[in-house]
Amino acid sequence: MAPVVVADDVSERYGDTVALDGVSLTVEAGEVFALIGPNGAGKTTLTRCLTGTRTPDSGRVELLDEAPNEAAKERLGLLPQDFNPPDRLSARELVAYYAGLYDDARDPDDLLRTVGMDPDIETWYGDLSGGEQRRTCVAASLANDPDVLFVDEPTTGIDPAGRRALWDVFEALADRGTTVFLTTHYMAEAERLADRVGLLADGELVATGSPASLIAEYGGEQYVSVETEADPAALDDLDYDVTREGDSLHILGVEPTEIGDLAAELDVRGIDFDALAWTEPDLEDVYLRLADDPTLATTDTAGIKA
Ligand SMILES: Nc1ncnc2c1ncn2[C@@H]1O[C@H](COP(=O)(O)OP(=O)(O)OP(=O)(O)O)[C@@H](O)[C@H]1O
Repeated sequence: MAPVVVADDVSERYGDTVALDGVSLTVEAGEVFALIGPNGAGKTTLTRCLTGTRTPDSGRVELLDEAPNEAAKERLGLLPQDFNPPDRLSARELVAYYAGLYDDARDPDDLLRTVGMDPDIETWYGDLSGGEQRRTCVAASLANDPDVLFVDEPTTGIDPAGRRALWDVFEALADRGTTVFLTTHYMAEAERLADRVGLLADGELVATGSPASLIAEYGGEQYVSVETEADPAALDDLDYDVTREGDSLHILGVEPTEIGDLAAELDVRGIDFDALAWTEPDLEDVYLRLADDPTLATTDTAGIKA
């Protein structure tokens, strides 16, 4: 099956600023792809190129087998980062406006309920809270029940419960086969929603893979953190590497089943501690490592699904 989204060696600059530098990736039908990376890495620029809002300086971009500008609009949903709808419409009027652009649209009230908004509230869009505005915009982007949905930082400004509610919305879409391309600064969001994650740094896609594979490759070791004043040298003879991180010693590579023995060993050695916690690496660890030093990345940078 042909991929739904293709970027092949895409480069784009704004004046002297290189925003994208030879980015290649594909997204398959029904896949959820999350693009992560530091501020200014090029995420919005890539989203714009993939959706036809910008034409890249070089490289090939395809959306649903067409140049993005030619792709069937009724099959696409787009929530730009800087979406700025008219202020003096209620949420219902706004979503109804976007639904009215399509022959076959979802019910605006249902859409608003789906994103946790009461459709009967008559407050103007401009007077809604930032999180309510963003939820309304997510509802508007779903008006045509798109096959491919691009959402640029969809949950920014939304409270934790609301964010989780929107994750449920995106998960339900993915379960129905909607292809979702999302950018986010929330690693938990990418980890929960994405089949594959791509990390952009300085306009280059430095690593792609499933959250689990990226964590396994770049997340580092699981560790026990022990809040203590003890010197790492006091544990030199253990089978673990030990480092000091702020108030704590990090004892690397400890399996969950070994925690009890380790705590007992600290006791035997007379090492006082205020807290002990086991931590396994997550996508945030991957992000922090690779965004800090992209040269550590060794995976397939083409972003082509194996
Ligand atoms: N219209 C523009 N004119 C000039 N430079 C721009 C323009 N848009 C983006 N840039 C620059 O291009 C680079 C990539 O920006 P982009 O918005 O794509 O990054 P981003 O990864 O989406 O960032 P953020 O996480 O902050 O939203 C940045 O250095 C930015 O300053």
